[in-house]
Amino acid sequence: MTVARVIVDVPSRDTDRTFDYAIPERLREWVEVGSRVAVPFGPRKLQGIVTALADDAEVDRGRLKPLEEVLDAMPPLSAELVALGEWISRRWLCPLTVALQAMLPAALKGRAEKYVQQAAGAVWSDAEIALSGGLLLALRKGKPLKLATLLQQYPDQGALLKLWLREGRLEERQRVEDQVSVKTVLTVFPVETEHLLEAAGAIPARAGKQREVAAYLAEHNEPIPLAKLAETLATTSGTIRSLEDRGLVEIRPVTEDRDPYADRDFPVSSPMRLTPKQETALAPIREALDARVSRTFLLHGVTGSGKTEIYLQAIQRCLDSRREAIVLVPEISLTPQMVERFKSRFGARVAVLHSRLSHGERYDEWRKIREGRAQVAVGARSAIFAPFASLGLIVIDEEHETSYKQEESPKYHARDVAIERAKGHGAVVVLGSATPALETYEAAVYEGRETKLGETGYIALPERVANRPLPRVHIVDMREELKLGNRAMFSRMLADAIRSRLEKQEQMVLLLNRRGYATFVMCRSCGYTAACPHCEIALTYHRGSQNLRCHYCGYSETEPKVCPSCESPHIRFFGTGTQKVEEALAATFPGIRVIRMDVDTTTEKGSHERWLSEFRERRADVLLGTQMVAKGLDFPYVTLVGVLAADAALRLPDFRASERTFQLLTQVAGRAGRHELPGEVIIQTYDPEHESITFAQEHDYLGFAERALVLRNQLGYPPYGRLISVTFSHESVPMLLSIGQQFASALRGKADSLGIRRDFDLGGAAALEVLGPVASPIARLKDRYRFQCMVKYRGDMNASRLVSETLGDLADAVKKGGVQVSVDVDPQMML
Ligand SMILES: Nc1ncnc2c1ncn2[C@@H]1O[C@H](COP(=O)(O)OP(=O)(O)OP(=O)(O)O)[C@@H](O)[C@H]1O
Ligand SMILES: [Zn+2]
Ligand SMILES: [Zn+2]
Repeated sequence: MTVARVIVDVPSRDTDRTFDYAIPERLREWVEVGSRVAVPFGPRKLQGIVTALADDAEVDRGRLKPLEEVLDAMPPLSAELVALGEWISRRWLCPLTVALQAMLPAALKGRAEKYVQQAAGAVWSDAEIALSGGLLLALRKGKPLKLATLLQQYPDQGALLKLWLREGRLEERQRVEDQVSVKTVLTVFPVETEHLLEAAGAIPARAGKQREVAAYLAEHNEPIPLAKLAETLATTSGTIRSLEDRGLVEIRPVTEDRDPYADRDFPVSSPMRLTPKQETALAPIREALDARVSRTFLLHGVTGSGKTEIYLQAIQRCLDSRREAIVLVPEISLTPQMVERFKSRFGARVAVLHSRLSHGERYDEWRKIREGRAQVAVGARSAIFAPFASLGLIVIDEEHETSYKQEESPKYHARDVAIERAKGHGAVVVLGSATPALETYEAAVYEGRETKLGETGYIALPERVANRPLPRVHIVDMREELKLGNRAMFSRMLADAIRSRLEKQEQMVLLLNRRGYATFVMCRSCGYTAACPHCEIALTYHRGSQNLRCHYCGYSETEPKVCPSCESPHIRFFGTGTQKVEEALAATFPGIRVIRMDVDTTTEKGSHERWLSEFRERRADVLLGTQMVAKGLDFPYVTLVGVLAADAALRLPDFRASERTFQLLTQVAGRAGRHELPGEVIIQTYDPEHESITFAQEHDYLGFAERALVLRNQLGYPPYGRLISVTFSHESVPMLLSIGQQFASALRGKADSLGIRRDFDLGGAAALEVLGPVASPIARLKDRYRFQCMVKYRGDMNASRLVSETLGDLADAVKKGGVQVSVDVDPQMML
């Protein structure tokens, strides 16, 4: 192959195609699909990724420019990942380079020079040294040498270099200008150990310290870090370097993997004996693993039903067949207990990838995977791109979590990527949750129906391990409290419950759902909130114009002064922060020990872990926080969970608001009474009849899902219809309106010409509707106004392509006007 097709790393419409380059002779050995390369591009030098190799160029051969460099000895992406990137760019309408770059660890994105050096303890035969034509001699001086230089100076040794790199006798390093990547430790290697003692004797007496060091090395006869040796023998590195001059030792940098969990001991755990229910749940997963067929399962197990043990045993099965596994967890720093459980079971075979690691740490973990030293990757969303070669299993824990959707481009959803990736590997996907996303549930339960997820098997675990009961859930009507003159944050019931826990020295979790405040109007006397008559979503308050608006269709009404439902004047903004609650707790319950966990107290690295272990050691009575306290935590002494205002999330201008609220309440309720002590949950609300709340009270997911799906179907929302949101932003509103209207009418025209109907009301026929343009829920961001169009469609059509073509037709106008466009296919957050 003499031609490389390259996607350059410039994310624009014009460069979103491959460019051909000639592969110079000296690089033939090195260029593969997935290689990162440097190429000339006009007057510039750009980085790019090779997406295909060919013998023929698409343009005149003579005019092909040559590739300049291969940036890594081991291509960071495989052909499989490149193909996955192509799929992502089509599926979520983003430039291919954006999809490919998302798969690389950050450390590989800078302009980094690659270096090659000998691995610690590598040995070479004389024949190999001779064969290498000076290459090994150069490397044996110990210093890492630039890959690019080596390729230039030893053009005939390319194959050997590559072989030794893959064998691990040579190692690839990189120095990133502004960040350390691989950490190295200067290490002293004794040479000619048989003669070392003898040689030590020959060192002149005035260099007594050198003699001592040599004698020590002769005795221990193993590599030792320079600093440690100097410290042990109370000498200086200068003294040791003198031994190097005498040829008795070599001093070389040796990579040290920065294991972020290095200072932690994980007790070894062995597989538990599964309960019969767990056994039944694991069986179909095991069967699919053994058959090596790609299959997706929804593991729907209530909180505390032992899903994690099933994951662990499925992974074991996968590893036994010499394949690898990926485990996705929502936000890993929130779930340190999860990581512990995987580390305890699989030890060093686990690589952990998450956003709180430094670039260097992340790169080390990534290399463990790339080089086959780890077989299990545990991480947040982007761990779905872990560069494994033969995947057997992908587990997505808490699959309903919103963090699996990336909110910036590429706006992929890890669940969809997992299913696509698994197809290529014949791998099994297990989606686990106590409160599955309605889309997933619908796909799994109405079996046989092809959905966008493909066919999904349904596995239910409706009971907790050891028949521990689910906690009792009480609902407190805050309107009643107001009537009785209690204006405090805590209802009488919750206050009593807190007091009794303090007496019994048990612990509690208090959740304040803060998102969505400030933007909605609610009546504190009757719980009334305004919703759009067309879209069934909460209206959003706009301070400037003092009106209430729908962010889907643009409907608006003026702000009410008294409640339209009960005429109470107690209609007002609603809002309080965790800090205020903390103060109120201290004032109401003197001496109470509170740990507050929210974005303000957890920005520091490792702070989550610290707070949580403090709480586990019972050095606090209350864990108070936002959504983050709801997830995955398992504390034996928590017997009370309080939700201070269940309503807030219901008022987000999002058709998933009630689903999210139900999920949150069910999850947080699941934190109570997971062990011997029984648990109790108290939910405070102004809307006690709301289905999200009543079904959560009964722990009735199926009931909730059935009701919610009926509504979704009526309104054409997912999973029965699909959405694409297109957001335009600009400094000027008239410009936005004009572009937005052009887009909407052009898209409607396209749909009409294809005979696609526009109304959703009639049966299940294919339909496409364009709502808007209307101001986005976040109407202004960084001095730019934002307007959005919502494309809602149903049935068999390639709506993404219609949108992309329509935007293509408008490209000139958009560019000339300086309008920014962003497209979100299957959006998860409507903000
Ligand atoms: N087979 C078993 N025998 C005994 N104990 C078990 C078994 N399986 C799980 N457990 C225990 O039951 C508890 C709940 O299990 P686990 O945390 O796996 O549940 P889960 O379904 O993942 O919960 P959640 O969704 O709430 O995080 C844990 O303390 C776990 O150690
Ligand atoms: Zn009212
Ligand atoms: Zn509306």
